This record gives sequence, C-alpha cells and structure tokens, in this order.
Amino acid sequence: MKPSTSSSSSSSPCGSNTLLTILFQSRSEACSNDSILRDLVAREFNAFLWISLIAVTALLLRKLFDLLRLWAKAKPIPGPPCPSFYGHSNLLSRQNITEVLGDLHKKYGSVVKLWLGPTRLLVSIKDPILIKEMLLKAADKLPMTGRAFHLAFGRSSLFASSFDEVQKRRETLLTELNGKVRENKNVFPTKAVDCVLERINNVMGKDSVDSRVFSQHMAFTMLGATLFGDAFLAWSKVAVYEELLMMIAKDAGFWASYCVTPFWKPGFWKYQSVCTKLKCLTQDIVQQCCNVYSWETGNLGKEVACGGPSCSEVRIVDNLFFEELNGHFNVSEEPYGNLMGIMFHGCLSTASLINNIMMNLATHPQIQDKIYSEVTMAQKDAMKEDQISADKLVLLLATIYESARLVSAGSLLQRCSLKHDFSLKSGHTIPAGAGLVVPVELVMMDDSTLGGDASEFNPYRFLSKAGEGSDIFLRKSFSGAAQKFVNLGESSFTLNDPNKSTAFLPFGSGIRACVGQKFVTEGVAMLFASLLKQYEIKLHPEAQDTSKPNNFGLQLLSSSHIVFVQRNS
Ligand code: HEM
Repeated sequence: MKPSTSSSSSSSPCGSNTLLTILFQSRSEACSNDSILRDLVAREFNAFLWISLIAVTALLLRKLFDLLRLWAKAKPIPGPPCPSFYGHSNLLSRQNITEVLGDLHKKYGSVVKLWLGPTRLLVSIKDPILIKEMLLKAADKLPMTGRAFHLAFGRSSLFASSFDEVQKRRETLLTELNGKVRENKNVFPTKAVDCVLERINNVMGKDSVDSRVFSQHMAFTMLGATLFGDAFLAWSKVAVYEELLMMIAKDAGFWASYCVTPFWKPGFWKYQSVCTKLKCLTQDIVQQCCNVYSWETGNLGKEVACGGPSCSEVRIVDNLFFEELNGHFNVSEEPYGNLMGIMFHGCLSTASLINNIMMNLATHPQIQDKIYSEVTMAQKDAMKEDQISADKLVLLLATIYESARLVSAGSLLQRCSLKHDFSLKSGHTIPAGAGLVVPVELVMMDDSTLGGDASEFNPYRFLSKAGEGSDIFLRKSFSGAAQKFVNLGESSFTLNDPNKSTAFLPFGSGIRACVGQKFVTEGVAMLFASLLKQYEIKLHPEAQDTSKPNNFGLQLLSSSHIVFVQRNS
C-alpha cells in the first residue's frame, strides 16, 4: 500500500513535476525559439536598414556626383551668375523668354547658360550652324514635353522624350506621309476641303469671322478627316471633340510643368476627366470609322471588333494613318495615344499656320492676286479639275514658308541628351541632362541672316530666277523682288528648298524634326488653291489684332476679323 501510496504520493507530484517540467521545458524551448526568431527578425531588420542606408547613401552620392559633374561641365559655358538658389526661374516666369534670351545672347555670345535651380541647367544656342549641329546630336526632348503628352493622352510611341522610344514610329510615319506626297494625290481628303468651302459659303453672308477660330476649325477638319476618314465629317460629336482638344491645349503645359504629378490638386483631376472624355470620344470615332468600313465593304450589320487595338487590323477605306498610328510597338501604349497626340500637335500647329497665311494674304492683296493667277494658270495645265500640281504653285508655297517663318509653332525648339554629354564645334561641352533651347524667333528674324527685312512678310526670299543663286534669305528687298515677279507666266521662278538654310526652323531640324512638314505644306497649299479660286480674303475694316501672350512655349494665335468675298460676284 505504502509503496503504492508512496508511489502514488510520489508519482503525483512527480507526475505534476514532469508535466510542469515538460510544460516548462516546452515553454522555455518556445521561449528560446521565440527569442531566436526575434533575434533573427531583429538581425534581418538591421540588415535591411543597413542595406537601405547604403542604397540611399549610394543614391545620394551618385546624385551629388552628378550634380558636381554638371556644375563642373557647365562652368566653361558663358552665362550670367546665379542670383539665388532657384537660379533664374523667377526672371523667366516674369518676362518674355525670347526677350530674356535675346539680351543674354547679345551680352554672352551664341551659347549661353542659365541655371533654373541647382540641378536644372538650360543652355540656349543662337548661332544657326551650331543649332544645326546640336539638333543632330541631341536626340531626346525635355522630359516636360513627354510628360505633357503622357498626362493628356497616355503612353505613346510618338512625342515621348526619349529618342529610343519614338525612333521606329517616327521612321514609319515619315515614310508613309512622304509616300502620300510623292503619289501626288490630294493629301487632305477632298471631302474635307469641300466641307471647309461650304462653311465659308455659309459664313459669307455674315459680317466677318474671327480668323483664329476659323483657322482652328479648318485645321481640325483637315486633320480629323485625314486621320479618321470621311466618317469624321459626319460625326455628331465633332464639335465637342474640338472643344475638349482646345481645353487640353490650354492646360497641358501647366500640369506638365510639375516635376511630381500634382495628385493632391482638384484642378488636376478636372483636367484628367477632360482627357478621359477625349479618350472615350476617340474610341467612339474609331468605332464610326470601322462602321463606315464595314458599310463600304458590304458588311453592314456585321460586328467589327472595335474595342481597342484589334481595330488596327481593319483596313479603313480612305484612311491614311489609322493602321500606322494605332499599330502597337509596345503593349503598355495607350490604344489611341498616337492618334490623339497627332490630332493635338497637328491641329494646333496647322491652325497657327493657316491663320497666319490668311492674315498675310488679307494684308497683302497684291500677293493674293498673283497667287490667284498662279492657281488659275496651274488649273489650265491640269488634266483633271481637282488635280493641280503643287510644284506649279511656287508663290503660294513661298507664302506658306514665309508665314511659317513669321509665326513658328512655338517660341523655342527644345532638346536634351538624356544619357551622353556631347561637344559642339565651338568647343563647348553640353552635359547629359542639360536642357537645350533654340530661340527660333530670334534666329529666324535675325537681320544679319535675312538682309534687313527679317520681320517683314516677303515670300520672294524663297524664290529665285534661273541663273540666280538658290540660297534662300538672299532676296533683299520685298518691293524689288515683287516687281521682278510681275508676270509669273513669263519669268520662270523656282522655289528654293528652305530646309537647306540653317536659319529656317519652323518645323525644327535634325534628328527630331517634324515628320509632317512636307505633308502639311502640300495639304495647306492645295487647301488655299481651292479657297482662293472661289474667294478673296479681306481684312474687316474695323479689324483689331487680339494677340495673346505665349503659354508655356505654345504660340497662341493672334486673331483678327476677316471677310470672305466671292470672286466675280
Ligand atoms: C504647320 C504645321 C506643323 C508645324 C509648324 C509643326 C512643327 C513641328 C515642330 C517645330 C516640331 C519639333 C521639331 C524639333 O524639335 O526639331 C514638330 C514635331 C513633330 N511633328 Fe510637327 N508640325 C506641324 C504639323 C505636323 C503634322 C500635320 C504632323 C503629322 C501628321 C506632325 C508630326 C510631328 C511629329 C510626329 C513630331 C515629333 C517628332 C519627335 O518628337 O520625334 N506635325 N512639329
């Protein structure tokens, strides 16, 4: 009994002991596992902190190194001393940038640097030879340009900052556009031209029209019909589309000027909702294009897949660029980003050009008359009513070049080289990442290059007679040249290629030059040939110039009231 008692008495505590010990042991084991785990976590966290610290330090050192490198490389470039931590940004935001750069070039020479902050270097170049060299060597655009297009239209393979991203699309688009010009067809659809003429007919009874609004509408109609086909002309939402595009044009530069996207600003979200509406409408017009296609091929009623990229496989009748612009090189691209980008850039710059041509013709009636006789003569030579050859319209083409020269699409051409430094023949080294600008107005209106009448409208500077040199900008006086040009039929003037001149930059130059130059010049020439055949453009007697200031490099149009008068009426 005893043993059993003892065993039971001893076993009981012993049992509880054992349990306790087991419990205790397992707890202490758990504790030690816990502490090992805690230790491990603490070590890993420490390691993570160290790695982060090293990474951040390396990054900061790299930034510091880049900064010191930028400062050292920028030092030999002449320019005014930095007034404050923010450099000259205040100066540029208060004054007209072209005037500021004009004064600086007078003082410091043809290459001038400006600091816009401790890390933001801007180099302005004014000498035409150096400009040509720079525009060939600096392949990228300033990040702000790419950001403006990206924020508004999503990612696309045109108008991005990096040359690598746009190179392929640029090449194919250029081939397609210039191919169309070579085929000698009407580059702008005939129906779009008819549409514009009909509109002129409708407004003719009215007192006058605002040249700015009217040219904007003309450009919008031409570009829209070219990109989306004739369906664009009959589209019920065309007016809303135009309005949205202009709203974006007004604000794009402002929102892109933020280095960090300002998500916290309610205005930004309003802007984004306008951009989203434009995307939806683009999808809608693409749908309309597809429907027209299916109708024209007899497939009316048959579903054509139009949701996004699949539409690019459909060949749309009368639609030049659709496939080209909508085909994807990169899956992360916005489906209609390129189409919207071209509509945006093409409409703004073409509107500016058309407006300036109208104003120049209205204020120079003798030139307008000569162009009219040029068009009627070309018309006689043409085999078909609507197929005048643009080559015969030399004075009209010269007028287009001269109008482009006098109001270039932006006051600055801008570039940068994101990855590599490069040197100019002048001996200056431009560090990677520095912003490069060309004050185009100063270059194209420089009396020393243009012979005294740089700020005057003189299309004859682009023409030469047989035996004369073909350098443009050599025809000195407008009146002398105008007299020589009395009879187009008798004297054979030839048009000089303006791109041979280093000082002709309305379409940029070099590696990122405008791919639409030939196309738009020919298209606008044919548009004006049709317009001038039927109408005379006159300035309204009480016309006033309502020029607006520059908005982030976008030249807003000056406007005046003009009247269209039917010829022979
Ligand atoms: C009068 C009308 C136009 C003017 C004055 C104009 C002017 C310009 C200018 C100044 C540039 C920048 C060039 C540079 O940095 O060297 C440019 C770029 C460009 N233009 Fe135009 N443009 C016009 C119409 C068009 C049209 C109708 C198209 C297409 C159909 C077009 C397509 C482009 C493209 C794709 C670029 C970007 C090139 C790049 O970033 O690599 N342009 N344009």
